[in-house]
Amino acid sequence: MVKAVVLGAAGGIGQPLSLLLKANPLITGLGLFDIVNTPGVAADLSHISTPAKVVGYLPPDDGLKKVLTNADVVVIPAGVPRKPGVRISYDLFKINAGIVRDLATGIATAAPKAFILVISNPVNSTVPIVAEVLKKHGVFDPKRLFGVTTLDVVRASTFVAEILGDLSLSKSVAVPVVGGHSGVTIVPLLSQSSHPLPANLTTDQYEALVKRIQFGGDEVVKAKDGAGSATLSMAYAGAEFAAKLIRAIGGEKGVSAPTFVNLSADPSGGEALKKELGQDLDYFSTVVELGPEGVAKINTLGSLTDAETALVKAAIPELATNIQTGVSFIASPKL
Ligand SMILES: NC(=O)C1=CN([C@@H]2O[C@H](COP(=O)(O)OP(=O)(O)OC[C@H]3O[C@@H](n4cnc5c(N)ncnc54)[C@H](O)[C@@H]3O)[C@@H](O)[C@H]2O)C=CC1
Ligand SMILES: O=C([O-])CC(=O)C(=O)O
Repeated sequence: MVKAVVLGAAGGIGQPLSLLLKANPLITGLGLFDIVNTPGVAADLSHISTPAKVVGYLPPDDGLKKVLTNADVVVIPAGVPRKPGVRISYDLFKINAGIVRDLATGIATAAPKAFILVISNPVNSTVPIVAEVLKKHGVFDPKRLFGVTTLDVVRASTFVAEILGDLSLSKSVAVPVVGGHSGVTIVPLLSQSSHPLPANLTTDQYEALVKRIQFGGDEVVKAKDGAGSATLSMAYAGAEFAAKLIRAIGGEKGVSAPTFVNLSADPSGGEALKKELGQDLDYFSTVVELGPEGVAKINTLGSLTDAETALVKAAIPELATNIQTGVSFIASPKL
């Protein structure tokens, strides 16, 4: 029995994500919450012939508390998306930080043991916000909090398969994408791809591939031309990550995925990774082994090329600032 809850369920990501979760046979309950339209989305999904019983709530009458009651997995795609010219880490933060803080407060009181999957941008800051709220309520378990960076992994698989000239490979191509989730903080470790890049790939082609993975979001924002950012590919990625986690908490062994986590979730406190990074970061995205408690082990980066080492180095200052921005937002006495 797994109850999944989507906060922001009526949005561009929320609706297709809820559809994909409804299609997951391991999910037996699906709770939808948004400030608009959830009764309609829930009624629509409830006619699909899969096990999950669907309920939809709005804020009045304690809707957030009701939807979160008995939640096992809570996915958060609530918040505003980008338009052309808008920066993830600054412009979106101003609005989404407060939304995520309030939803995290609801989780801390109504579902303190739930696994929390944060999609709302900027992920590098919203994950620390959720952690700080949970800490304030004395219910923070770092093993249960995840920033969803799966879209970067999905893009890397697709773009590598394209370069290999065979899109049918994209489901099996696995590229660890580490760091964070915005621009230069996104670091694809292409040397560790399950399917090696063509030997004749030039440096220019390699650099263009790295850039495309780092700025894949821009490609979609530009093409949507004012109508928002990635929603369908994000819903796919979010559902993939949720499905992996649900399999792992159900006892399946050998499940792992890159995800943005608090390094204290690792049994060793993430010391080996911090040593590799040469920096005492509290959060980083890397391949995480998942288990019944959530994070079972946070993997180190392994062997990197010189180019990858440079990318990791370039990611750290922005990542550190983004993390601190999230932490400070909750620490601020003005709130
Ligand atoms: N982690 C990732 O890889 C990605 C993250 N995103 C982020 O996901 C977020 C959502 O994007 P979209 O679905 O395209 O936006 P959207 O505007 O289509 O949907 C957002 C939904 O959140 C709802 N919402 C706003 N305040 C709320 C609150 N307090 N409680 C509950 N629901 C609330 C809105 O009513 C709306 O239905 C954005 O921040 C976007 O940047 C987008 C793509 C990829
Ligand atoms: O770029 C954006 O605004 C949305 C996002 O996170 C992505 O597409 O990876």
